[in-house]
Amino acid sequence: MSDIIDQVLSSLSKGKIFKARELLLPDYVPETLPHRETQIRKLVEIMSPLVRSEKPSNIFIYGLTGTGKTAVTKFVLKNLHKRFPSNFTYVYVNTRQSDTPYRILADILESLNSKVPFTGLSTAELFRRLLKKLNDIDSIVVIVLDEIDAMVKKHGDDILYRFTRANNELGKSLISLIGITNDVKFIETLDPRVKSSLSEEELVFPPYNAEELEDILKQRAKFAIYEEAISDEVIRLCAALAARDHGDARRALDLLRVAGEIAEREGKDKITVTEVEKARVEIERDRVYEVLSTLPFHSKLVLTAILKGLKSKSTLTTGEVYEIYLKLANKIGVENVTQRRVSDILNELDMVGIITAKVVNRGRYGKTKEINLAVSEDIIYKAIVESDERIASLWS
Ligand SMILES: Nc1ncnc2c1ncn2[C@@H]1O[C@H](COP(=O)(O)OP(=O)(O)OP(=O)(O)O)[C@@H](O)[C@H]1O
Repeated sequence: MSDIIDQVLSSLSKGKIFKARELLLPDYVPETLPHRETQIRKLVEIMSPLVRSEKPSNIFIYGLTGTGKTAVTKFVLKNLHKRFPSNFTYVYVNTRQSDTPYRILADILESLNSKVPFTGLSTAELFRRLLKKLNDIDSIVVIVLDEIDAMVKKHGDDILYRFTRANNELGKSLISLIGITNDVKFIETLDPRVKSSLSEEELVFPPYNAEELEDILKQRAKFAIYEEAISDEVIRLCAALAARDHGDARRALDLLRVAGEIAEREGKDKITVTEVEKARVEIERDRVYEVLSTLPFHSKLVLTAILKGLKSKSTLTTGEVYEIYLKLANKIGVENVTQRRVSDILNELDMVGIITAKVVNRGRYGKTKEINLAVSEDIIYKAIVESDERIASLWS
């Protein structure tokens, strides 16, 4: 058996596709960012007071996902810091990963070399420690809060308010904020005082078009993939697929990387359109799995009801789904939600593309919805059973 392991490992190590696969990973910040010259220039201009050790305006950056907001921000700060290392410090926090006010403050303190216990202190205490730390280091600190909508949606904008007021409490201007979001409407939901303070300056990142994505991919592929292992046709296809929804560079890079991984796994020496097509299916499957496994419990229970109901019928009505749902809720002893809520859940599942709920007119019986699956039964089953023990118990 260990022969098989050796065979797989040696075929991987002798890969003919990647020179440096890690250069295609999402967190890698490349040395050149084609088609972002305008945004880089504008950000450097806004940040330019740092050259005189003065605090830049707060800035709010928005644009759809994969438009280079994070890459450009990190690129600009890294390069400014290289040139003026003693003028400022910067801290980057992804608030989707560190998604509580406690974690965010702890991350910032740790980046500034302060030790923080994992729990146990109040956020007010952490904030007090942060102000003290800032007073001690007495230099400008640029705080980047990436994906801030994620944290604010869960915990409100209180922490942002405190950040925007911190300079008053410090008695001097030391904190400069960069807020990043891909939810364009997010800024409108903020407290007006936070909104005006955070968006002293604004920077918009438009989506890339297919040609721009081609340039980006070529640039990234040059260092990551052997020249003989890739063709213009493959690059063009990855760019075109990623430009179809909106010009998302992350999606384009993922397609290329996963296509390369598939080619390498299959012992090929070249990426072709076949591997790109396989990569598209694999990525879509992962996305659907992710959406399904993070659904709230009652949505998973409604999906279980649909899967069970469709075993004996080719389509279901809302009422039929609700009846099966009630039986299942009863079976595992959880309190059920109302039929109206189940109807809303069905609409939500329809909107994210997991089911189709078509309104049909049944004459004098009124209107109902015909419920069907829009993705494969296998993946729904796998995702909801693997992510929830109570749902799994309904299938054993
Ligand atoms: N102009 C570019 N040149 C090269 N790579 C790019 C460019 N723009 C984006 N990328 C790459 O695409 C990926 C996504 O970019 P980035 O994370 O900056 O997007 P984002 O706008 O912050 O998206 P999100 O809102 O989803 O975080 C990263 O791997 C980044 O390096």
